[in-house]
Amino acid sequence: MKEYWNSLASLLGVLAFSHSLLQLVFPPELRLLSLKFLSRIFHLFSSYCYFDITEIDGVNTNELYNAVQIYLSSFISLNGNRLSLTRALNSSATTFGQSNNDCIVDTFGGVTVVWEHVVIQRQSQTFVWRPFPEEKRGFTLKIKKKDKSLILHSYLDYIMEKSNEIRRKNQDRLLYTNSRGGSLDSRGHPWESVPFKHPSTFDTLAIDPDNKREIMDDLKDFADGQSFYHKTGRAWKRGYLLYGPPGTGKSSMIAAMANYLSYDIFDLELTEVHNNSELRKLLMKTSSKSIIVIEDIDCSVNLTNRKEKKNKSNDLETRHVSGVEDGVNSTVTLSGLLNFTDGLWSCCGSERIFVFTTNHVEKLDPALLRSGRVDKHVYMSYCSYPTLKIQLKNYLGYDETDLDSDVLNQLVDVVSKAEMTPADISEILIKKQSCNHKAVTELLEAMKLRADNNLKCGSLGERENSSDEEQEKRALECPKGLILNSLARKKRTWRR
Ligand SMILES: Nc1ncnc2c1ncn2[C@@H]1O[C@H](COP(=O)(O)OP(=O)(O)OP(=O)(O)O)[C@@H](O)[C@H]1O
Repeated sequence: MKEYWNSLASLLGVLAFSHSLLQLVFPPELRLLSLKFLSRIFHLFSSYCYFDITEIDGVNTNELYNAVQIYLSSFISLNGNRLSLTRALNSSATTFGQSNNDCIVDTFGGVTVVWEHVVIQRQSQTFVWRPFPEEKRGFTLKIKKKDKSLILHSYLDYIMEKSNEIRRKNQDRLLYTNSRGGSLDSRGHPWESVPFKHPSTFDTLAIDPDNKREIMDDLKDFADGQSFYHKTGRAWKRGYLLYGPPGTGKSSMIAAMANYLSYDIFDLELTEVHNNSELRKLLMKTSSKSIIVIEDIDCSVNLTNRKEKKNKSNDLETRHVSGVEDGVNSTVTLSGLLNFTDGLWSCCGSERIFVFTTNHVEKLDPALLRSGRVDKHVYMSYCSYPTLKIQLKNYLGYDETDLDSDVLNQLVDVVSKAEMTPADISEILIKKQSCNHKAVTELLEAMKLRADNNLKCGSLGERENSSDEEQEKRALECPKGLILNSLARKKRTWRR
């Protein structure tokens, strides 16, 4: 036993001596050089090439690293033995990631590639302006030399595109609003955001099915239209005007659009904007793939018809935003607003939809509504039979076949005469969810009553053409809501 320990000690002694000898004749710099040389020889004869994508490029975060991470997480299965799990800010989805120094195989365009996630402990940091993470992370892409020129660029482009898509899908949409009084938040941003969780979708939206199809197709064409807009030299943006009586679903439509396209919403409160330059700054801080909304534009900006105003003033610059509610005047002008939607500054981002809503379309200046600024005018109307069917399905789960044929005929007959908004109808249907038949009966009664009242207070044509005095007289005589209906009919006339 003693002999054994003796020989072990002398062996260790020899090893220590050889190690110090090696250090002396073969210093670390030389060793590094020989390693590099060996690796060059290896790569020269290897049929593979390697690409390192580090997490931090110099002092900046490498976008490609994040993209690869998200892309790979989309097909790492739950069956893996060791996966990293992450959840981003404002995200309701968990992301699965490759564990340290693991490899994963992918195929693109018939070519197989291997990804390795390389994690190395960073050496202790001396003073740096920006502290780096303790670990140095990166991906190494291993690809056959002969395939490199075939796929490398298209593969990386595909990864960027796919990761953006996944990121948008996983991340909750945000609803931004401009801060009160134009103040900036702690990050110097003029918009405040909250997660956007509105449940409205085109399935739940009660509008004419043909109209709905047309809008959905238009939005899809817009979202897929990058090359079209590029080819035709147009800014990649689209303008919508949603108009109609209150409660016909203008806000619900905006939410459905955002959910359909997975876009964020920037809800611009014009009365909080002090001047054109503030408006421009707000625009510059909006992101791509977003819907910029100005609700009730007739209430926030004094945009009465240009022709009517011409005698009073020819200068667009003199038209001011009026803080209608608080009486504060600011100096955002109509031309500032037109530049916002259509000028050079409107192109500082891309893939954005401008949506204006109003209950009084006749008050808006035609300059604001011309093509290019507002490409699509959507009238949000009272309930018709096709839209009523959607609401019955949404609230009661009823199809036509679930209704008694007599009740069905009465509903078909009375619905357009009643001129009720989807909001009116939902108010009735929402109360009676425990007893569906009772809800339908109550709805039918309410519709008949409305239709009777409409009849008593004159035909639609009469109301549309009546003078303001007559309308006021009717307001006193007729039940609440009918004068509103008459105004809304006027808007419909404008649409035609
Ligand atoms: N077309 C519709 N489809 C489904 N639900 C609707 C529709 N219109 C109104 N509603 C219901 O009525 C409520 C109010 O609708 P919404 O706020 O979208 O109307 P609006 O036209 O924007 O009204 P306002 O002009 O007063 O802002 C919604 O929460 C929704 O439940």
